[in-house]
Amino acid sequence: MAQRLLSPSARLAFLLAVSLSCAFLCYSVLFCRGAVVTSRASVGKKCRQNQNAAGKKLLGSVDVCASLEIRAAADERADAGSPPWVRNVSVAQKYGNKKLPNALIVGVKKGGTRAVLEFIRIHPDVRALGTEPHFFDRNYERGLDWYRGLMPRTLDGQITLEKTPSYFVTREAPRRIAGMSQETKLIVVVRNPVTRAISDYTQTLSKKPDIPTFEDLAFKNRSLGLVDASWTASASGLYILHLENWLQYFRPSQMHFVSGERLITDPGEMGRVQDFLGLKRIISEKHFYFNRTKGFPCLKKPESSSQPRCLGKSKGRTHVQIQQEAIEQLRDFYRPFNVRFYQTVGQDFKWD
Ligand SMILES: Nc1ncnc2c1ncn2[C@@H]1O[C@H](COP(=O)(O)OS(=O)(=O)O)[C@@H](OP(=O)(O)O)[C@H]1O
Repeated sequence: MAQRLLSPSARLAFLLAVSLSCAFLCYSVLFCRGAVVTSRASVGKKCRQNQNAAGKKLLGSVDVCASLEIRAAADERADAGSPPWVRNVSVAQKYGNKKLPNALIVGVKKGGTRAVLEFIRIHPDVRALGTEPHFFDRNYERGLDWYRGLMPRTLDGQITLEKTPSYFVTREAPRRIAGMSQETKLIVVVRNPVTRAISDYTQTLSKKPDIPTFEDLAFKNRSLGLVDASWTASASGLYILHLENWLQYFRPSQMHFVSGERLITDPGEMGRVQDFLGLKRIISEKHFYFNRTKGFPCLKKPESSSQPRCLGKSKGRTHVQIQQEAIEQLRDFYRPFNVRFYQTVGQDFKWD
């Protein structure tokens, strides 16, 4: 009919117009999709760079990075036909409320805090902020509404969690946290203070290669074995002194101590963390495998992902070699503080 009505040249023009429209449509679909993928990937890259550069402490990026991370996780899960509890998480991302944290991993730096956070957040009733907000030490002036705004959304029955390891040694942190809620649950991952100090130093050295040697920083007088307790890396390991500050504001039953050493050899340590948080024990040995190359437990490949999950390269660095004599001197220095710490928390961490 159209053939009969149109002249040959009009038919040609009609066909040309149809082909051009199709080509334009295909191009738009492909180009727009590409742009979304590219921009999300580049923001993700920026977040990772910022986190590496500033030790996860670049606060301007917290909102973007945290939400990006949550969104990426949600997308990944949605793509994979997730189990029901994971679908609840996605629902929470859209419909839940942002709440102030019920629980905090407050320390200690280099204790194994990232591992505890990454392990506990696979629990369906836990929603955790992936970055360190440093609210109770560096950003307190921004106010609780700002802090709440950083949190992931939760549904009823889910708990909100964040970790900032420097809280444990921050004088004002316990008072400020108690001011938010006296019912806040506090998790402290502790590790042999000597190994912790070496780990801390190794991390600093990786960023500032020109700093003095560990021995120069750790001792006021090496031959007398006089430790410089004013050096942050030494002072952070005096756990009992920091704990006494926390116990002025919180009951001992509100604090749970995770052994950083046991966490590596026995991820069953996570069972006690779940009990403390009042969660059903869902995370168990079954969720982990021991990665011999890394020397650490890693999360098994989740059904929704193509990769098993080990922590990044900044966890499990090879430590700088420290003279054995210096190590012994440091052990002697910490021993009486460790003993008082064991007595106060009612647990022997066996660091001697
Ligand atoms: N599963 C697993 N994978 C990797 N690393 C693990 C794990 N469990 C505990 N650890 C130990 O965690 C140490 C880093 O502690 P943190 O995460 O608290 O460090 S930080 O304060 O957040 O920088 C890190 O310290 P270093 O070995 O000194 O790098 C690890 O020994």
